[in-house]
Amino acid sequence: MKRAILLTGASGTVGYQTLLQLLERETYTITVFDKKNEMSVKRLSPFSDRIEIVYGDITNTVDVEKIAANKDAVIHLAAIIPPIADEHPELAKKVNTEGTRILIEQLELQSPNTFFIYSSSISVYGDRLKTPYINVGDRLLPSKGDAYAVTKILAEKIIQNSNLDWTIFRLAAIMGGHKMSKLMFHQPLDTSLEIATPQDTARAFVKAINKQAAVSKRIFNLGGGESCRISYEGFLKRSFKMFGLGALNFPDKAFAEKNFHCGFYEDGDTLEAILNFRQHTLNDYFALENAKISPLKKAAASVFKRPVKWYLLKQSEPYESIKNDDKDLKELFFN
Ligand SMILES: O=c1ccn([C@@H]2O[C@H](COP(=O)(O)OP(=O)(O)O[C@H]3O[C@H](CO)[C@H](O)[C@H](O)[C@H]3O)[C@@H](O)[C@H]2O)c(=O)[nH]1
Repeated sequence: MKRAILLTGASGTVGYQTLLQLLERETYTITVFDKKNEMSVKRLSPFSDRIEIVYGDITNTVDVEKIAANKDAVIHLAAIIPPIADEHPELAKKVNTEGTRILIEQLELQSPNTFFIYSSSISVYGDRLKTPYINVGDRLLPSKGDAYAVTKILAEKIIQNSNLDWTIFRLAAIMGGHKMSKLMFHQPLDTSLEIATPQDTARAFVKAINKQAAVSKRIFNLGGGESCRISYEGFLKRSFKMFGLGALNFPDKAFAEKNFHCGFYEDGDTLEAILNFRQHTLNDYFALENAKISPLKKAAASVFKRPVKWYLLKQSEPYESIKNDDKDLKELFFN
């Protein structure tokens, strides 16, 4: 008998890689659940003869009822992430926390023996600029105003209090596939950054299905490990060079000095020892990303690097807060 897997958020950055890796295995019957939009239809419909695709709203009990029956394992990735979560905190709470609650309730009713695998986030630890080595037992102290982190902490609690078997992975900085946004300037340049690629992250989720006993009722930090560590400044410098944008020459105060998250997962090897999910180093990440940029795009970026950087700087809220002498925001971003 094939095992029945439910994957929510299957068209997302991590979700899509997870789907591809689930499909590589013949042993699963796969149901995906996602919001219907251009991206999800484009990414999911090519697999319509191999998987069950259900479009719906994770915050709508009637929609969730339809997907909860007879599932052996659930990988729950559907969420609103920053920057949208920062702009619409109420929506993030509804989707990330209440959506998780509804899914759990329906699974408790219809698939009480399912194994629930959840993606939380490094943001739950808050600002770790001065104490960058993070362990899973550390205090959960989201950065000021980080509504997204709060939604993830509350969802973790709902899962831990449920009658299901579960595991929770707190994801490090997942790099690859996300668009550049104003978040770029929220992160202090001296942040200790550990990345993981979407492919490696997905591998952990997929491998967890067969390692239920080892990961059951435990929370893990998921990161790429030592070979995926760098400072945020170093990461941006390499990225700018790769995109053809030249030096990272933004004015003083373009980047925040505090109140973001990220760090190095001191205990990250615990999950690796169980799942053996890591295949990519930081160099692999840059090679993968570099392969996606056409030489034409690179050449264009090189020619237009000044206006591109001007445009980027305009997105910097820390820089704006100085220009506008906005006391509250200055206090949020600067020491
Ligand atoms: O109401 C919604 C909102 C979003 N989604 C889906 O959720 C997925 C989110 O994908 P993103 O690319 O936006 O997010 P990531 O894959 O980068 O996020 C992953 O990593 C994050 C932590 O880094 C979070 O933990 C998140 O739950 C997990 O999917 C998408 O398929 C999106 O369509 C829904 O199904 N319903």
